[in-house]
Amino acid sequence: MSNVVKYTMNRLKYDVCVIGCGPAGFAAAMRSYDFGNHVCIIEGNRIGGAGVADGALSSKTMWELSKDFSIANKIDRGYRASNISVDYEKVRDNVFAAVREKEYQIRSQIETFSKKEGSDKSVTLIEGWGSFSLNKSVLVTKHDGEVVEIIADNFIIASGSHPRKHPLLEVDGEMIINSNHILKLKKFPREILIVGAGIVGCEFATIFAEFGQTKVHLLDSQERVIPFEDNDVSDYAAKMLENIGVSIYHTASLRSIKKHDTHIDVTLDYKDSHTEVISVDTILVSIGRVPSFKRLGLENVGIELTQNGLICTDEECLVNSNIYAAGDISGHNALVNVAEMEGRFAAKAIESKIKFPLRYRNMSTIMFFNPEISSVGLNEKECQKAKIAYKVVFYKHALVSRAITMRETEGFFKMIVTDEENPKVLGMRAAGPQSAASIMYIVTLMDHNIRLGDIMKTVHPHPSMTEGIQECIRTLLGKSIFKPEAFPQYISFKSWKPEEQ
Ligand SMILES: Cc1cc2nc3c(=O)[nH]c(=O)nc-3n(C[C@H](O)[C@H](O)[C@H](O)COP(=O)(O)OP(=O)(O)OC[C@H]3O[C@@H](n4cnc5c(N)ncnc54)[C@H](O)[C@@H]3O)c2cc1C
Ligand SMILES: NC(=O)c1ccc[n+]([C@@H]2O[C@H](COP(=O)([O-])OP(=O)(O)OC[C@H]3O[C@@H](n4cnc5c(N)ncnc54)[C@H](O)[C@@H]3O)[C@@H](O)[C@H]2O)c1
Repeated sequence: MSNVVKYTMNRLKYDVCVIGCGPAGFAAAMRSYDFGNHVCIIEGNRIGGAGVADGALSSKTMWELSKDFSIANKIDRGYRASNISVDYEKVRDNVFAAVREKEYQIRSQIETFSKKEGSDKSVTLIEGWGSFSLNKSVLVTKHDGEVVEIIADNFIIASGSHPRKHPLLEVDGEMIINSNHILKLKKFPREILIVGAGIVGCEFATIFAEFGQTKVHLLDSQERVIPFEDNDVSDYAAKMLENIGVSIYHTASLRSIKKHDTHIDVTLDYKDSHTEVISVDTILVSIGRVPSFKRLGLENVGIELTQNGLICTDEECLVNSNIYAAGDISGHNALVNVAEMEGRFAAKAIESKIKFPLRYRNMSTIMFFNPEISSVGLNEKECQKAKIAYKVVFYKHALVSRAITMRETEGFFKMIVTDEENPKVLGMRAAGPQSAASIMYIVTLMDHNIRLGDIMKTVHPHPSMTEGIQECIRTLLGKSIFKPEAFPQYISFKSWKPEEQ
């Protein structure tokens, strides 16, 4: 690969230029480095993107802290802590510390590999906003106003996404906020209205309710929270939110707001045509995210957006000639693991080193409710839409010994498998402690096309949460220790065939 060539003070040549240092861009840059390239990575804001600050890592740190706080407040375990208090500024300091740790790791790795005299591969961070020019270079406007021109053999766009705007709610960053402003709040809101009960909305509803300092109202234009999941899973999530004091408005819509110095009056219209006015001091807008392409100068390199405002990529993340795209900008599931997978894939595609295609099917996710809900693969709605015959078992944690020892039996495992004698797993949902760790075992089965009958020999440790999964599999094969007939309230089982509908 060619070396970095310096034409003038502000014109630099690299093998690969990555725009955006979020999870997609950083993963792409490091994989390109593995292949022996000189890589430049451009970041206009904070390194780590929404994977770290104002996103995945910061919100998960808050979630962990809020969970600890609510556990410390429990009074049903034989101990009772007294005089527990919580201070928003100190919580924020902890979240800032977590964010700094991750940002330092990313920055110090880039520093370690940045171009040194004689190095045959490198990764260099250029801080500023990158935009394609008409001659297919990228112009980076640094924060001090200096402009640097980057010439590269290949480009990877990894510019991510930002919160969608609400037509009635103008974000001011103080009273009306989006997920970028959570850590700018100076104290816990007294009363918050969260508009949008998708993942971001439900996670912050959980966090604020668990800290117990804020009355949380959750409003969505759909009938259910996390509406893309099966009704039993979204109903469970709603029940868990209500258990911690969140008021969910399933049938209301936002008519108008009136801002005052200290509060906002919100007028809600209900489907039965009555109207209610609630008073809150903060509104969080969380109605989805949209790709960030405004500063990229895509028109200069002939990239047109799809009707949905997305960059169109082929199966190798290629947009056109030598420009690739990865992460939230590509419009696939907006997740850190998807962004990293696509970033790494784009780097491999540049080298023509693709060994297996991109696969989104078995991507696992965790939704941070109380308790966490993990998922992989298809749900019932998706199977029915695709007309796939299936069997499904719902196994409550009330029967799982480890959950009983934790005094935490509200969760469940739900496993969906093909309607065959020796079935394969189509998808799984798990709610409760350790759900993400437990589900990974199923992800591996799915990835390797292993059938349920082939894993019956595997004996799980006791007491462990995965014994619940073992019993799901045994139930599906008619071999469980606890039987659905004896515990219909804890184990349910059904099958679905397209022709029966
Ligand atoms: C509140 C919240 C919580 C989340 N929690 C989770 C979670 O628990 N698990 C999970 O998997 N996912 C989670 N996500 C989603 C996840 O953060 C995103 O899917 C992921 O960060 C996308 O990575 P990306 O690299 O594509 O984009 P981003 O992370 O958005 O990074 C893109 C970067 O590009 C930079 N950039 C943009 N344009 C330019 C330009 N022209 N020049 C230079 N730089 C530019 C941006 O400043 C940004 O730093 C969460 C998101 C939010 C908002
Ligand atoms: N734990 C995780 O993996 C995690 C956590 C946070 C975010 N994310 C990612 O970030 C993405 C964005 O999250 P999000 O929650 O902002 O979006 P989302 O698409 O998940 O949810 C948006 C919600 O807003 C509702 N909505 C849309 N317009 C509305 C309106 N005008 N009024 C009221 N409600 C309205 C929708 O019905 C939907 O329920 C997610 O798709 C997810 O991939 C992942």
